[in-house]
Amino acid sequence: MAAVTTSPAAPVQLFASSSACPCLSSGSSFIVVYARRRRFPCRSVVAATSPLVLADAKVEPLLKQERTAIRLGLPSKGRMAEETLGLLKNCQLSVRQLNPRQYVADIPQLANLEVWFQRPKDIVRKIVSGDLDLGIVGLDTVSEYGQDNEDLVLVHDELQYGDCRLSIAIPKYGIFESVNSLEELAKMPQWTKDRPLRIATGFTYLGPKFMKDNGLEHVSFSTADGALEAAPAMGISDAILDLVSSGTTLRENNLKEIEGGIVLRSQAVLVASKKSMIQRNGVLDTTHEILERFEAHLRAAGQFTVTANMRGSSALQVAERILSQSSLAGLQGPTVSPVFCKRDGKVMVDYYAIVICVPRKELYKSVQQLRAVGGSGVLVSNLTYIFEEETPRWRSLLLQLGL
Ligand SMILES: Nc1ncnc2c1ncn2[C@@H]1O[C@H](COP(=O)(O)OP(=O)(O)OP(=O)(O)O)[C@@H](O)[C@H]1O
Ligand SMILES: O=P(O)(O)OC[C@H]1O[C@H](OP(=O)(O)OP(=O)(O)O)[C@H](O)[C@@H]1O
Ligand SMILES: [Mg+2]
Repeated sequence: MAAVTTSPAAPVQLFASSSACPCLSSGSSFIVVYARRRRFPCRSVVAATSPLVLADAKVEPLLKQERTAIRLGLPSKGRMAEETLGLLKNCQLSVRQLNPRQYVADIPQLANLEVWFQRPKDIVRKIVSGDLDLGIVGLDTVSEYGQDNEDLVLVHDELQYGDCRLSIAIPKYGIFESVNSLEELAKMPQWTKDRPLRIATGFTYLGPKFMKDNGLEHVSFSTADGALEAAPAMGISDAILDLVSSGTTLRENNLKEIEGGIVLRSQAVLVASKKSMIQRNGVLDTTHEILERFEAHLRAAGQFTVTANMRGSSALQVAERILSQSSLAGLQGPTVSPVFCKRDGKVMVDYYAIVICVPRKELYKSVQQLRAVGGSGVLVSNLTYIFEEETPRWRSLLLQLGL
């Protein structure tokens, strides 16, 4: 890596390393330097940046400045951006961004952490190149742009938003009218070496891989950045491979999914670089903290706390009645506490207060079961966090890292 100084008449700084300008990717061994006229903001640096290749430049070596900050990549725009910030906020990890056009931010609760807002595909590319350590994106993006790179580790694979599937779709009409599965599509006599099945997709890594894995031979791919659902009607392709969520876009464009045509089910994930977690100071600890907070929040989001009063002769007898009901087991069984009262000058126990966690979806059933075993005064409240002794994902991460 090198720095080159130009004459004062041409006040241009030249860089050949990402340590000099955080926008540029590291790892180039050839001499490509970037000219920039202003120092910040980074966006204008990119705009004013032009690569020059120096053949015999006289260069002075710069001391290699290793970055010390931990870097988390978050989607800068698109449908994942807002929900990602929402998830972090719900985990008490609010991102502090001074201006929406500024691409760097921080999370005050996490020391030495920089947040970099990037397009999802660039987050994955930059984790692979070592310019980011962690990122939150859709699994589809990790799979497409990570291309099975062994350095990428899914730290949390179910952040519970951004649900969609990468799926093949074909027209409902014409030669496809009675085709309803991948097998039927593959068997159509129309596809030959000279006239392959033409698929339009933005997933040019996963698409061909899936077709090959499923034994489809005569297939060709074309690509576009969006509105792929128009391609068949425009005569550009026979089928498309794109993300589907509600299915509305397919329906409105006269397309249908087929059995066996789902390449991948996706949702938001937390992904990290194995190398960073092992080698870079603090990355593993920060990953642990983010993971714990995510798990505690997501676990709690699916549950309610239910408290009720129950008459009984002992805590054990009350617990037995509760545990006789399938929906009342709670996370680790019920908490049963005596409610003391004073009668005829004596302190005694008539009631027990019970506390259980119940899945949100089973709330009403649980209330009915509680009443059936003598529960009264049922109170239901939201749960904010459930911290387990140790999260199973942390154990599995350590295993993957060989730690
Ligand atoms: N229809 C959808 N419903 C739910 N999640 C989706 C849907 N489409 C995409 N996603 C998820 O959101 C991620 C980001 O998609 P989005 O379209 O916002 O960004 P992008 O595709 O990177 O940007 P652009 O479409 O502008 O190129 C996808 O990688 C996927 O995980
Ligand atoms: O099943 P649905 O709920 O209708 O969602 C599917 C659509 O959503 C995505 O497009 P997006 O909105 O990101 O537009 P784009 O094509 O410009 O990326 C995807 O590429 C589909 O076109
Ligand atoms: Mg999109």
